Amino acid sequence: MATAGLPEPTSPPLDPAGKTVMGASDIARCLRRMAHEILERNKGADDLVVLGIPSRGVELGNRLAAMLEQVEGRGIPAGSLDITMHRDDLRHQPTRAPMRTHIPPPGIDGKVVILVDDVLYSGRTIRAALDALADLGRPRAVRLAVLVDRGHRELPIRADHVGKNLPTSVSEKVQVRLVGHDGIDDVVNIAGGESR
Ligand SMILES: O=P(O)(O)OC[C@H]1O[C@H](OP(=O)(O)OP(=O)(O)O)[C@H](O)[C@@H]1O
Ligand SMILES: O=c1cc[nH]c(=O)[nH]1
Repeated sequence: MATAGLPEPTSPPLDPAGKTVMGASDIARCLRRMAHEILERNKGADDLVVLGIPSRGVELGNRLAAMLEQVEGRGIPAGSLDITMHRDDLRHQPTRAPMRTHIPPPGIDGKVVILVDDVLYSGRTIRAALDALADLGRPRAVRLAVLVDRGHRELPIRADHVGKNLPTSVSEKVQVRLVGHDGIDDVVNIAGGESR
């Protein structure tokens, strides 16, 4: 069931100054561990719904759901949650195109929603995701799984499941690339990316 539609592939430009901090096997290992953590915390897969945040969170969410399925031997609903209209910088960047929200058949009421994203930084994307979710139903619980937590939170938000804690400076940028979007799985830390 882990088959939420992926958005159109978009490949960020390669930055030769980037330092590779995770490779494909690291990413796979982190996702596998996170899947086990989620199952342990949830005492199994009952009521789990995995929702990835576009764009790369959707591919990661689908992979995580596939790993949950492998371990549990049953289908795990997976989908995507677009946050565009809930961003707090819409007034500054009004031209962002909305992406796909796909809530799988059981819906989210009473479920344990696992939000999935590639990078956690200021926390503003996740704040928007919680708003977007509230428009769609009332989960029993919402948990957050991110591949990379690079710190520098601006809001009181933390992840429940983290692939890798990556200390960074504000001037750096962490770029997650995934096969479905970029043709390669890795995480690159780019100096002087000025991400804020
Ligand atoms: O914690 P935050 O400060 O909100 O940063 C994290 C978000 O930034 C990136 O998304 P971006 O908005 O760059 O779009 P993308 O997913 O298309 O890369 C990343 O994919 C996270 O969703
Ligand atoms: O470094 C960053 C900051 C926000 N979002 C990213 O994807 N990377």
